[in-house]
Amino acid sequence: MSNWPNDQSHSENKNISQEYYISWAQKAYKHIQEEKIIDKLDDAKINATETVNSSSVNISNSANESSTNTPTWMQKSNRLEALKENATELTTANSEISVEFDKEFVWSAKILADQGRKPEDITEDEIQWLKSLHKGLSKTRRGLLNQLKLVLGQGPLSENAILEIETILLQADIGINATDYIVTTLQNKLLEESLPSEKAIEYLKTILCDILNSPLKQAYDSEILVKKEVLNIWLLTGVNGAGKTTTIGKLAYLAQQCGHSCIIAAADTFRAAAVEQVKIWGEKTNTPIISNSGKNTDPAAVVYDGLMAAQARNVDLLLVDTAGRLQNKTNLMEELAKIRRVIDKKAKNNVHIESLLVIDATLGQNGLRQTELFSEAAHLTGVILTKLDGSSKGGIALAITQQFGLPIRFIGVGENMKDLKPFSSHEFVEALLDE
Ligand SMILES: Nc1nc2c(ncn2[C@@H]2O[C@H](COP(=O)(O)OP(=O)(O)OP(=O)(O)O)[C@@H](O)[C@H]2O)c(=O)[nH]1
Repeated sequence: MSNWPNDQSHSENKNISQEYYISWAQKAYKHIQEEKIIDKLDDAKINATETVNSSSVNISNSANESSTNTPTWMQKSNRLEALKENATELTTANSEISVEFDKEFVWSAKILADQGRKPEDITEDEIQWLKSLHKGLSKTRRGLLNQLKLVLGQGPLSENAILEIETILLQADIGINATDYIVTTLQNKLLEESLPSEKAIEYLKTILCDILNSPLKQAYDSEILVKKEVLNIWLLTGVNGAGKTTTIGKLAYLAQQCGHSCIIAAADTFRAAAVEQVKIWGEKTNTPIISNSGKNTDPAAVVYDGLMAAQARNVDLLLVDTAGRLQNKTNLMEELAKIRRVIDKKAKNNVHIESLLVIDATLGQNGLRQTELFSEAAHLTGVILTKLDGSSKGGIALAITQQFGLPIRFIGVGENMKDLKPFSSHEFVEALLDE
């Protein structure tokens, strides 16, 4: 069974020239283009063959009418070739790849090359994702990078420079704890050796990656996986409108792409439209939904039904959607704690539970308070950051990991099915501080 495509490894060689990356990107672009043509040709051939098969009776009849000299089998074959040719012409005309070869393509290629990938293994989806991530973090990046470049590269940080960097980092919602750590670590390095601005930014990247990876060195697995031979239960919680239901749909899509069987328990019984929303995602991704359409249904009961169904059908992954709740509404938080208890009680053997808080990245520091309160009720094991595409507060990822030691597991950069991927600190930091 394949797992999420999330390779954290990357090359440490910072001396590779830009020309190398451009040439690598060109090869990857050519490869994607060729793959697209091959795919379309295959589709066209299948269509052509199907059309011929389904219309063979007509072809035979018209052949008999039009020409008595030409054997029917030959006319059939000519017709097939004509259809194939026709399809090929159309294919060639429409085979341009939708992803543009531009600066962002080269940046995306660089990220993949640094992870030891080969241009002939790259897919359009991967490039599209990295471009979205780069674009999504542009607001946060704009605030950070230009100002940092002005302050760095002048030896050890003066008092003013420290203040300036602190302000820049806090504005990006990196949070007080992480900001303190970053400034202290950076200053220690600059006292040891004088770094030009570019090198100082490279060093800063390693500090940020260390923060983001720190939970993985302690209590958590290095990546979130659908574990084999157990029932994986992923409980998604969060405040209203954080993006839970959309994320459930995107996760079901990812599961399907990776060949994992999946069920969704639609336990958001509070918002009437939520179950319908989940059902639409279920249809899109071919994922069975367990729901209860009755009024005032106990969400814990839906979770119980979901668990029973998942165990009976022996599925790999049970995704649990829950209602949005404000962290200060005690009764709703108690309801969440009850859902968690049901999961813990009923799913003792052969299960792996992930409790994931969905946080809207546009809300910045508010995410910290949410993490604190949801931690208690849901026993969080990780965070999913959504809406990074519209946020200038992407630094919240660092604030959360530094303050709570929780790993960021997935990030969302748009409303579409493909706009969610496992979190990679390398990709995130490179996109955050790309010059
Ligand atoms: N731009 C953008 N929009 C997103 C993203 N994720 C979710 N959304 C949008 O955010 C809105 C709220 O998403 P939902 O999935 O309904 O949120 P929810 O947390 O289930 O909401 P409640 O059930 O009310 O708590 C929808 O319009 C989604 O399309 C994202 O990564 N980027």
